[in-house]
Amino acid sequence: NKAVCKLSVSLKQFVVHDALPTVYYIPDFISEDEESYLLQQVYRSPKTKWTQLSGRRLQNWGGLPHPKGMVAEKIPDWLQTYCEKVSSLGAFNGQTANHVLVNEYKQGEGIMPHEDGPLYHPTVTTISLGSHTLLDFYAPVSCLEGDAPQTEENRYLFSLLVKPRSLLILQDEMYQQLLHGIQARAQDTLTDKVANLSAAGGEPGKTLIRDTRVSLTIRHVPKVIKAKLILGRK
Ligand SMILES: O=C(O)CCC(=O)C(=O)O
Ligand SMILES: [Fe+2]
Repeated sequence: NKAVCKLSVSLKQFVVHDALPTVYYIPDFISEDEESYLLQQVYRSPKTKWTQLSGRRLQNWGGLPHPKGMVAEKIPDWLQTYCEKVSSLGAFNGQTANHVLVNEYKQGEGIMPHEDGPLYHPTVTTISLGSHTLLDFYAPVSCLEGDAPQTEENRYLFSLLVKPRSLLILQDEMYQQLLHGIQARAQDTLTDKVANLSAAGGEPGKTLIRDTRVSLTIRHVPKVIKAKLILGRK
């Protein structure tokens, strides 16, 4: 775990230099028309496709990732297009994304700091629709030394501003070693803790009011199995 802790410290320094090694932020990755189209498709999906969680709801497309392998389900064309578009950037080492999570956050909602786990290729790509948000990054609990209480505040490292229509790509240590989350807030005040402030066109001190944000988290699940094989699982 020591290497992880060192890494967090060095990432802290990168914040100041506005240059994180494995973060790519692409503003206006999609057009306003594409954004409206995607939102329309998300809200046109059957009600049963939504899972309500505390503080957000989500749609899962492509199958449920499982340690024994994901039974792949066809991704609808309106999402498949973007799986291919993102994959063609080389985000998944030549593989094509086969899994999409659609998260919806109403104003004031968020997601607790977490790791995405080992079932995915260590790259996460996110298209934001409808609103900006701040994605916050945290050091793992094991990295705090001495008597410092392991509060969220003490583990907080920096944030990334994601604007609507942007694509965010996180790879390697950014993805594997740090926790990420979104504070349940109705508005965000930009500070120098926002590592991509200039790339995202933000101004320090400015307050951005959140609206409903829908995010498309596009990933590659390497381990896929045929439906037949699952019969033996239970
Ligand atoms: O909405 C986002 O950008 C983050 C979603 C996320 O972290 C997740 O679904 O695991
Ligand atoms: Fe996540």
